[in-house]
Amino acid sequence: MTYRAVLIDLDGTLVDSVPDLAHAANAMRVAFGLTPLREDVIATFVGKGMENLVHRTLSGSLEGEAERARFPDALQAFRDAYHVVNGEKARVFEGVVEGLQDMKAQGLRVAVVTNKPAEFTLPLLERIGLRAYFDAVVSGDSVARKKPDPMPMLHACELLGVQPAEAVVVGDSMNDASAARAAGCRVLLVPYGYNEGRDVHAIESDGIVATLLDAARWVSQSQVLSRTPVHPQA
Ligand SMILES: O=C(O)COP(=O)(O)O
Ligand SMILES: [Mg+2]
Repeated sequence: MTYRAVLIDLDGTLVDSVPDLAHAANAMRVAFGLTPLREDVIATFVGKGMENLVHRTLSGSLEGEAERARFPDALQAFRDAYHVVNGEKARVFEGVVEGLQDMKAQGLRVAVVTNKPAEFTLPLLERIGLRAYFDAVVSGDSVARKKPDPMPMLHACELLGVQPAEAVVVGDSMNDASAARAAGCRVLLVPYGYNEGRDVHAIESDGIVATLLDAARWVSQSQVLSRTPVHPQA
């Protein structure tokens, strides 16, 4: 049996959104009297949702936390700035449009599963011209828990009417791989994304694909595993 659905990550997989995220994050830092950070540093802060990005940007470190009293204003400053620039400099990665077209031609159901909040996900997809390819969109605040929790993947499968074992996740990070594994989906990773600054090759996956078109080809040539993957108990 062939796969029926593909669940695709947004930031770092479909779109290079870092120029806009960095602009908004630095506008927030400047508003707090701090110097801007380099874009490649901010790129490593992307992946665990907006609140984490604000904590990391304000503290200047991956594990850092913003002062509790400052956080609500910092979050608001980031949101205000990101609403203005979201999608302005964002670029669709090479092979994405071809990959999505190939997936649709195969009759696959396709969803976006992102940790980005819905207020930014939908305008971004519209602005970069990708919205029409997706049968479902699951954002960071669509369900109670974000990737690496499996909940967003399971919700996307429900919306698409497929079993997790019939779905392939395509992402750029450990968050995607962990969520996919825990949900019982296969997972492919692209090497050009963010992955919080770490090498994607170190992550256990079903394959590294150079582009989304390669992911579409992998899906067309692969069969659904006949047994449910076994997950060690926590
Ligand atoms: O908002 C983020 O942290 C990144 O979201 P992603 O899940 O699309 O990579
Ligand atoms: Mg990502």
